[in-house]
Amino acid sequence: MSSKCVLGSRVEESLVGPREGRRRAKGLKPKYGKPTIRWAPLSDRAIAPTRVYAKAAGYDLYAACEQTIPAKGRSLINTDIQVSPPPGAYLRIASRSGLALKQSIDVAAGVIDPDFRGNVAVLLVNQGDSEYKVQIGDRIAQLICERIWHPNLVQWTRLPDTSRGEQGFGSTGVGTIESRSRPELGSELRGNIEAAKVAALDAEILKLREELTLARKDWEANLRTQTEAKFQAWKDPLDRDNQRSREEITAQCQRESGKLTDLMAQITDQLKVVQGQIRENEVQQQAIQRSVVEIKNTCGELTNQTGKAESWVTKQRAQEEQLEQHAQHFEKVLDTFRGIEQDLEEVRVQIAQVKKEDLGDITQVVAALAQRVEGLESPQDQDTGALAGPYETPLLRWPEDFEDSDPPPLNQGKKANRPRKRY
Ligand SMILES: O=c1ccn([C@H]2C[C@H](O)[C@@H](COP(=O)(O)OP(=O)(O)OP(=O)(O)O)O2)c(=O)[nH]1
Repeated sequence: MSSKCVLGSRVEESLVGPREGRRRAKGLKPKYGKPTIRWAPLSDRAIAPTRVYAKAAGYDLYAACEQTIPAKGRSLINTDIQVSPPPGAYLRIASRSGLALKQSIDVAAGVIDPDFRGNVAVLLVNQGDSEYKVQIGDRIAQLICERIWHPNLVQWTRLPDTSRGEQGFGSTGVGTIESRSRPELGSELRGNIEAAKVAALDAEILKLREELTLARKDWEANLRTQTEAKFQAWKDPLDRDNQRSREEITAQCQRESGKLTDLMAQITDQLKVVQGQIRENEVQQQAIQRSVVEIKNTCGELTNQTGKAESWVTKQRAQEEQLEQHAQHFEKVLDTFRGIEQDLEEVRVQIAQVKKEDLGDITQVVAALAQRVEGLESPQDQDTGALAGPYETPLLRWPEDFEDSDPPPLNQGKKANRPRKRY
């Protein structure tokens, strides 16, 4: 009982989602309603999927277009509906057994992914020998809601061995399960009948296989032809479009190329102008560089000359100072000379005033003085008569030494006693 509940809850969980599944497992009232397949019509030819019996596994799907399926061929029939399964489920299109049995119409492909929102199309395969016409509103297949499991995909280096191993594809024999299931041999007759039946079935299967192979070849050839025709029908307008696009693109390219050529010509002209300007600039730059060199040289010379001039000015200043000193000195000398000149002038005046007789007196005085000088002798020792010592010329002082004579009155007046300047 409990395991049934768990299984049930898991099934439900996969359909309603984990949270709702847990709610229901706990016996709580379902929050959401029954799991739902949502569908929507894509045109007015769409018909809702239906179930004739309430417990039927699938919902019948209806054709939304007319189409003829050739014998041994297949066609895709649109239903003009889109569908969405409940969470954790997907939808699968399966054959209707009636069509399969009576018309040999099977369904191929058939998996509708939960996130697919396109027009649900049914791929019908006509296994019969005559074409089959599908009309709008025909029930052509059934839609079944199935759970999806998304288990982890884990890679192993090698899977564990089993008793079957690699045996398959009829390895147990075709229709030979009697070897295992057959009861212990009953009567011989019964065995023979069974063997005959098996042999007949084997032969029929072989025949069917051959037919199937032939049918498959025909079907493949047919399909190839149809595919090629479809491809051609698809390719021709595409080629035309391509050709048109190519021509438009070529024309566009030519126009752009013309514009580009004009642009290039303009750019070339501008480039020439710019190159001419660059050349002029280079010439001007060279001239400026030469000027700069000249200015630098001139500056160097000026600096030298400035140095020289400064040293010259310094020397000049020193010389000027010397000259100033000399000038001051000469000024003093000149003052002196002026004094001397005044004195001389006075002397000259005095001399002019001196009378000739005074000169005669002076001459006499000088002469008398000379006689006195000549008459001076070195004193002798009274006993030996030798000279007492070297003779020294007496220092004559004016006017004491000349008191006994009559000295000329050279300096008369106030100025005679003025002290003489000494330099
Ligand atoms: O009979 C079918 C099969 C598929 N589909 C839609 C629904 C599905 O979700 C989608 C893709 O189908 P599938 O995954 O089986 O085809 P595929 O060849 O793997 O295509 P894709 O690469 O788009 O997944 O085509 C139908 O309408 N009808």
